[in-house]
Amino acid sequence: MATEGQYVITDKKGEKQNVGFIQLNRRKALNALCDGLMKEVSDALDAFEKDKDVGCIVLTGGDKAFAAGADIKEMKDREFAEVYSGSFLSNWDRLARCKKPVIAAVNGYALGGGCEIAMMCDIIYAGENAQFGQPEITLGTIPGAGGTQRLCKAIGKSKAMELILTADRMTAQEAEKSGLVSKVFPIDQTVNEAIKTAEKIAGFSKITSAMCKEAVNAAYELSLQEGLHFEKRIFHATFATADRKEGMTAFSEKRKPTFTDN
Ligand SMILES: CC(C)(O)CC(=O)SCCNC(=O)CCNC(=O)[C@H](O)C(C)(C)COP(=O)(O)OP(=O)(O)OC[C@H]1O[C@@H](n2cnc3c(N)ncnc32)[C@H](O)[C@@H]1OP(=O)(O)O
Repeated sequence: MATEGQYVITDKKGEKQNVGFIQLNRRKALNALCDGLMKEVSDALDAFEKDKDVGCIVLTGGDKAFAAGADIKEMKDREFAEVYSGSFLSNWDRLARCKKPVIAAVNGYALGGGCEIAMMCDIIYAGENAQFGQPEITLGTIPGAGGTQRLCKAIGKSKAMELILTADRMTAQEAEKSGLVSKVFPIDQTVNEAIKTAEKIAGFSKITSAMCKEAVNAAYELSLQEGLHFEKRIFHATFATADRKEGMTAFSEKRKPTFTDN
């Protein structure tokens, strides 16, 4: 059953209720990411990470906006000493630290912090009206929740630099072409398609999907040699799991595997 917070709706979806669903629900402000909203997202992630049924999480917004960025009105009077000593925005990293796979289903604006939280997710599905951008330069600031780093890694330096220095936006189609987004859908199908994919992922072993995620994410941090070494270690570690044994045994016995997440 859906639970409605002040800024976020959470639910469990899919036939087996194994998809954690988080919808940003601050429509009038185009889902501007105020402190309260980000705290609710963080709490929802904590709950879904603890929930043994949940194998994948979908994060979405509304049809007009996934999120139009950090809440500018809340941010405008903050001073250096406050943001520095309070590590302003550091709690946003909760999304990037989630061990379970997260799919962003993006319709409409994904600007500034909206684009940055989409990039913290593992897969981005976009609706045909999606627009991605980092317009912080128009406000006299820079992307501060990973935009300068993750956008570069996702689409390369030249395109990232162009978006960040001009505040231009990228369409869903351009975002797909450049690899930021994995698929584009008609607006009314984006969320359902994300849930379908999330159900598929949640049907596999949760321990194996966490290992896949950790190994792929290492590609962002490590040199090729270090990454290959890390991957091999994780691959070897799958031999310590019951689900690896079950997966290979089921294949040999020509039956479907029953994973126990062990
Ligand atoms: C995280 C960091 C460090 O990287 C920093 C950031 O994220 S900074 C924020 C970056 N985002 C932006 O600069 C986008 C700001 N918004 C817009 O440019 C426009 O709202 C729009 C192009 C997304 C949509 O335009 P339009 O359809 O004309 O709608 P509006 O009337 O402008 O907006 C409706 C309503 O939402 C409020 N709103 C929109 N975005 C924000 C925001 N980021 N923070 C706070 N409030 C926002 C807007 O003020 C309107 O509300 P009212 O003023 O009418 O009550």
